[in-house]
Amino acid sequence: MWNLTRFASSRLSRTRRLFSSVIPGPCIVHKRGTDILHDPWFNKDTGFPLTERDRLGLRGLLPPRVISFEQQYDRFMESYHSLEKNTKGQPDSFVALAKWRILNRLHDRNETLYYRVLMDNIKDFAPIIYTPTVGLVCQNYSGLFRRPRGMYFSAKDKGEMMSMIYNWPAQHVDMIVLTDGSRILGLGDLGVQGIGIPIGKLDMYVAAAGINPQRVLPVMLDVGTNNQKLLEDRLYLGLRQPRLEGEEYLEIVDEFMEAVFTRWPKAIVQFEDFQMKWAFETLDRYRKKFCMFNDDIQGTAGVALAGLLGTVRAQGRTLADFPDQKIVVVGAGSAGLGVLSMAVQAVARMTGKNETAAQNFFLLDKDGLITKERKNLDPAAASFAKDPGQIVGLREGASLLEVVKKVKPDVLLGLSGVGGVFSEEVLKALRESGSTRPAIFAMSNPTMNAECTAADAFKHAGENIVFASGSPFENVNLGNGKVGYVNQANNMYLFPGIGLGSLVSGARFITDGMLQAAAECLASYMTDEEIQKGILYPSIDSIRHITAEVGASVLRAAVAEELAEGHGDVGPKELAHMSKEETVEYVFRNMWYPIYSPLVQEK
Ligand SMILES: NC(=O)C1=CN([C@@H]2O[C@H](COP(=O)(O)OP(=O)(O)OC[C@H]3O[C@@H](n4cnc5c(N)ncnc54)[C@H](O)[C@@H]3O)[C@@H](O)[C@H]2O)C=CC1
Ligand SMILES: CC(=O)C(=O)O
Ligand SMILES: [Mg+2]
Repeated sequence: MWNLTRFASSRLSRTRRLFSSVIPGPCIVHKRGTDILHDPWFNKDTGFPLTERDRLGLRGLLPPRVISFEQQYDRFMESYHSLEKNTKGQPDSFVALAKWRILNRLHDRNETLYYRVLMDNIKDFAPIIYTPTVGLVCQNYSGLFRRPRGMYFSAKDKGEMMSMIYNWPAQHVDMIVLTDGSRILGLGDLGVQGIGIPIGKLDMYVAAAGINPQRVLPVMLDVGTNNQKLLEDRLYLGLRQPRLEGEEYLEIVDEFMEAVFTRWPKAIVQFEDFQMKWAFETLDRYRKKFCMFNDDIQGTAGVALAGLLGTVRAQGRTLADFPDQKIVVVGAGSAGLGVLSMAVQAVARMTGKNETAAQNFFLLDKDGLITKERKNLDPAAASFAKDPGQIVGLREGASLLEVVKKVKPDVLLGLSGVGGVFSEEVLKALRESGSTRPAIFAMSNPTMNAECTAADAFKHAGENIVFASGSPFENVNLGNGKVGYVNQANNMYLFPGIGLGSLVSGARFITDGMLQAAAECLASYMTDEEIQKGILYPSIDSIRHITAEVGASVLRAAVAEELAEGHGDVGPKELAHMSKEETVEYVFRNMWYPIYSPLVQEK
């Protein structure tokens, strides 16, 4: 099943070696017969051995022949490939949803097989269960809904959450991804339909971080929606009311957080796709109280910083030159501001100067360049606002084209959520960049919201650029055997390791130091040879290995900050005595691997 020839890199072979020795331990079930067949956590379909069928009251409930896991896997992949063949020529969205449906049906039926298929084919399947298709799924969620997944807490549940949380069937929960649906990718307010995002993120947690799928919980906090179209849609499944605001809103989130940490004090909560005001406010409110982080602000920042440091290396410079890079950030939302704060912190550390750390960064939002003259300047953006006197020829609200022409940036980084804002003119203006190898990060999701396509970037800005996008694009054929390499600058490279490292260290909180360790680990993962080719991030095929390394870095940072309380029977002292290699092995050992375990019934 686990075919070595599929994997070229030695990093992957190492990952494989670590998992080849997995011997499935017994799994306790508290049910029998059809209840097991209908429970995707335990179901093995036709794969139940005869002895197990006898023990669990399954005899006669399945066709007599036992089919091996490998045969089941091959059968699924055959159906998937015939679906690909049969839908050729159909519109992209039709094909994408058909692929999502076939995977979702397997997810609903047999989680072990689903996650194995997902892990082994992550490069092909991540774009279906994650961005970009997950965006389409959220947009069509009410129509696609067949059975629930995760939990829904609504404004109508106020006062009930502490008891509701006990409705979740699992005894233990390690990882929760929570959204209020207010800013789903670049698609805006999708209300309750945003649940697709926590589901997709947690699928990545299982595939990349090996979090046991019985211990993950996707959550939708439905506080209403301001999306008029959804409010008028008779099939809409969420509350038909405008979003709660102010204290009323915060009371709901507070109640949810208290309920979660009362039942599962060691769980980790990832906030995802909250509109900016609540993203910052909730991060501030909870980060010193609970073990939580905001992926859009903090996960994205680390991935972008790793890419920015890679860009300096790709230009043939040393990391010490990072403070000299002129970087234009387009989008002053939760993601853009998160990236800028982390980049500024990095410059301040390198130069030892706080006051001048932001001088080479330029920030734009929908109203153009942000300067101190901006009316109603958002306090979160204030420290990045330019002093108009400082920048000759650039006024408040200058357009992106004007800024690019004047600043001649080394890097253009988009987190605006607006497809195509890196227009042909803007990209052509980047040819005048002071850099020998300018970089374009079109990080908005899903694909149609990317600031530019990969093909346009190489066509208009030149073949020597470095390119990264939030959703995947194919590499670009530049002719004469040359390839324009496309990187995927997506927080998927970090959030699984941040969550896993925090979990297995038993961290009390998630600090800036732990996040910085995660970013540095990703930045140093790539070899000079890869970087020279314009490859800034590892292949997603090695996501488990990257995640283990990132997780171990996060763990070591938690230990260094004396925040690690230990996990299971590994205490804080043992964690503190582990060597670097031992922390990586320890993180690997804690990863769940999809394999059928013998089921043992307990009444
Ligand atoms: N690649 C990745 O890992 C990640 C990508 N993202 C993407 O980033 C985008 C933004 O996310 P958030 O910051 O949370 O959203 P947000 O809504 O908080 O911020 C969007 C910002 O873009 C600005 N903007 C809108 N139109 C613009 C225009 N025409 N020109 C310049 N700026 C414009 C807005 O003024 C605002 O400052 C989304 O598409 C999201 O999918 C977010 C997190 C991670
Ligand atoms: C990737 C991600 O978290 C976003 O686009 O919001
Ligand atoms: Mg997000």
